[in-house]
Amino acid sequence: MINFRIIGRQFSTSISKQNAIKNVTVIGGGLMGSGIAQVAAQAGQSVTLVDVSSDVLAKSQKSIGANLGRVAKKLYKDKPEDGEKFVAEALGRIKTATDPGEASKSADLIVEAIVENMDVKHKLFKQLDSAAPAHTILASNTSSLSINEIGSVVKRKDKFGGLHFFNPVPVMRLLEVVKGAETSEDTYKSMMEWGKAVGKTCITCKDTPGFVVNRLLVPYICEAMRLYERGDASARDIDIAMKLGAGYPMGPLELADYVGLDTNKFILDGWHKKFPDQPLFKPIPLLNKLVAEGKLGVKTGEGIYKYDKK
Ligand SMILES: CCCCCCCCCCCCC[C@H](O)CC(=O)SCCNC(=O)CCNC(=O)[C@H](O)C(C)(C)COP(=O)(O)OP(=O)(O)OC[C@H]1O[C@@H](n2cnc3c(N)ncnc32)[C@H](O)[C@@H]1OP(=O)(O)O
Ligand SMILES: NC(=O)c1ccc[n+]([C@@H]2O[C@H](COP(=O)([O-])OP(=O)(O)OC[C@H]3O[C@@H](n4cnc5c(N)ncnc54)[C@H](O)[C@@H]3O)[C@@H](O)[C@H]2O)c1
Repeated sequence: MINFRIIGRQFSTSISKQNAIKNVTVIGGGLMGSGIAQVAAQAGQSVTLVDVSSDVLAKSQKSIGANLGRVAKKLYKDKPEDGEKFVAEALGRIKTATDPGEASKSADLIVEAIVENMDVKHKLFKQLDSAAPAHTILASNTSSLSINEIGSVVKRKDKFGGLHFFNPVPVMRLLEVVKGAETSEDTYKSMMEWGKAVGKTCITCKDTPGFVVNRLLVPYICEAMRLYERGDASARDIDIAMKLGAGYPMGPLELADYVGLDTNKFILDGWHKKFPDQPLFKPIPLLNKLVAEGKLGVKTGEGIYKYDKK
């Protein structure tokens, strides 16, 4: 195992020689998919990044290039020419495509990072299951849906599981590896090994709502939003409180904007439907209003806060 790590600024990457997964297809070129493609390419793997939109793919390639540049600046502080080579080589390992079926044909692992909607994910996984070779592992990066339910449409249930990354993927060091009811031990081990190979610390989770992190994070963000909605404190003060009083790098409302208020709403609505008696998951009128107005957070330039458009 070759390991190079810069601790302190939340960055790590490593290349494992034992990892058998060489060709990775990532479906969804948004916030998460582009980050997952980046860390796999950084680790020396061949990546195909797929999205329904070629505009999204062009935007993803641009942001991956910029984010690789940030990584290179740290890894090759005193050797900028090596940094440029690192960026060019990693970018060179990422192909883009718009047809998920075609892009699955040479994959050892497919990671899905499309919209948080069960029907859309089912449609995609049916297609991937029939197009991908028999050995290919299929995984979902879902934040809140059940891995068993997503995988219910595939025949290879032993080769299906969850790989839950955190945003921003190149910086956040955790990967939750989710074992479904029928995930085989070999698949689980391959997912853990691959997670390590792309520089993450892996934890094992059962297929329970929110796994570990989101089971704790969702109620926390919801309560912050309710506090703000009631007018108990300003958004800024709530965020300052949690940064300075609890040591979090971002306040809960900043984090909600960063993740995307649409994603927040998908999660909350889904859990409310599933657990209608749980007061922590009750709808939040202010969240619904902001989403209805298209104020989705950082990505649209406005959410709870306003942002400069890039
Ligand atoms: C609204 C109410 C509704 C309620 C409904 C329910 C809500 C549910 C919400 C749950 C959603 C779950 C989503 C998902 O499933 C799980 C998640 O992903 S949760 C999110 C986890 N992430 C975090 O908690 C992020 C916390 N923030 C941080 O760690 C930092 O703020 C930051 C993002 C790293 C940014 O750090 P800053 O210091 O502020 O800013 P810098 O820009 O200086 O960055 C620091 C350092 O990192 C490098 N860097 C940043 N981004 C990238 C990148 N994309 N790629 C590479 N490198 C990056 C940057 O270069 C800096 O390095 P330096 O220059 O200092 O060397
Ligand atoms: N945003 C976060 O912080 C975060 C963190 C962890 C996990 N997740 C999960 O990751 C997934 C993606 O989230 P995101 O924030 O990257 O979303 P996003 O909206 O940024 O990106 C989703 C992308 O998927 C594409 N897409 C939709 N349907 C598709 C299809 N059938 N085939 C190919 N591409 C398709 C869209 O065009 C879009 O570019 C969701 O399941 C979400 O819950 C999100």
